[in-house]
Amino acid sequence: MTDSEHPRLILHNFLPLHVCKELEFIHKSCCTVGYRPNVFSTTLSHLIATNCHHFIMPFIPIRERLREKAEEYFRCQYELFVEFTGLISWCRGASIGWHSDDNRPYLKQRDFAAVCYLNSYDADFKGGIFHFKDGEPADVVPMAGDVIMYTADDRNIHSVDEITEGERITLTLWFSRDASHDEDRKLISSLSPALLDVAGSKLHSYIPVPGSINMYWFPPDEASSFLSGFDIRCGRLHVLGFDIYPFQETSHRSASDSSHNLLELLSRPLLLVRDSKLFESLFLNIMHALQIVQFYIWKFSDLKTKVEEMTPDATPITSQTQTTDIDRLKSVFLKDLQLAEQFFGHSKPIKDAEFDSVAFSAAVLEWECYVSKLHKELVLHLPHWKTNQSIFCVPLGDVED
Ligand SMILES: O=C(O)CCC(=O)C(=O)O
Ligand SMILES: [Fe+2]
Repeated sequence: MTDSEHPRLILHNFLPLHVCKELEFIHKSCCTVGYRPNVFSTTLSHLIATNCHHFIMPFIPIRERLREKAEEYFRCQYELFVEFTGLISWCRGASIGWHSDDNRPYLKQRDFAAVCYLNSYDADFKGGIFHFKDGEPADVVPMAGDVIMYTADDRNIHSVDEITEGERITLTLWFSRDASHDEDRKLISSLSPALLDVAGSKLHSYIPVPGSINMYWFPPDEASSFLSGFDIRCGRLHVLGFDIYPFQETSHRSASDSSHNLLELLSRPLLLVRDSKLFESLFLNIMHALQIVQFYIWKFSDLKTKVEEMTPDATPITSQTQTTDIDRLKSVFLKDLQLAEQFFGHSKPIKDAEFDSVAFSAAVLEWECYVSKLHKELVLHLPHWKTNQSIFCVPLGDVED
């Protein structure tokens, strides 16, 4: 170890960029309002709880590599367990002062931290530089693919500068030597019923099921509830140029219904609108729609090469009632439109000239292939995980599409 007073490790290009992009897609599709101001998070247990259990698959090889690296580098004479895995993003205004990661009685089990940067300072966000209080290196400029590991105790007191622009995304893990804090066991026990339910109904096995609306509502302050702020899923769709249109007629509801009731529409079937055109694809809820839009952004260059044979399925909006309905709902879901744009608007919004509605139709189909493949992989892994009470990569050969 180079510096035994401050045991830490910086790994450049540890995660391939395509893995960073895949995790970014998962986060931007599934995240909830986080535990600190202007922070958003996606935990593995949340993925399981929202019928997105298949999205834990891309995490498995990374968790394994990071755990092995930590055991090796910190010369652990004991086995390490993953205590927590989460995607975390920080938007404008988020920061953290000097602290160690085990600095609360309920965090004492944390022995080591691994922070993987999924996007880059300057290109994707401004601010957000990481600092160690003592020892070398003193500063870490986040770059996609790089990882920092450090002991969670007070030998590695650190801070992160305030984000001034954009969204800074990390995959953060903590490791513990205490088996009673093993995340795997908890995940396996919550996974089993989730997958059994699906086997029972079969229907909609990969369609996300949103959590309660307050998990997705960004409040600028604690007290404001749904009177100010915005729904983060609508916010993410908005910065990419999409509005939503409920499948069910809503005009008759307008006078009597409260905002809260209208927010329930986000958990029901809806259509997407862009550039005064209504797409014919029906989405079963807002998370389903958001996932496909984020998938389109992630896979855009591959999709473009696959679409020659298809015809776009979007119809121009001509009725004034529809336009009024769309605007009215937008004002309920995005009370603070400017704040949504400040948080999420930085990264490459699609210009109308660049938007390809044919590729978008292809995304609807390709998304299904992608999630069903992950789902099959998960189903094949689960019996091995249950037997071992541990989540790991099982060499199974290629899973058929
Ligand atoms: O994201 C980072 O660079 C570090 C975050 C951090 O210090 C924490 O979550 O405890
Ligand atoms: Fe920390």
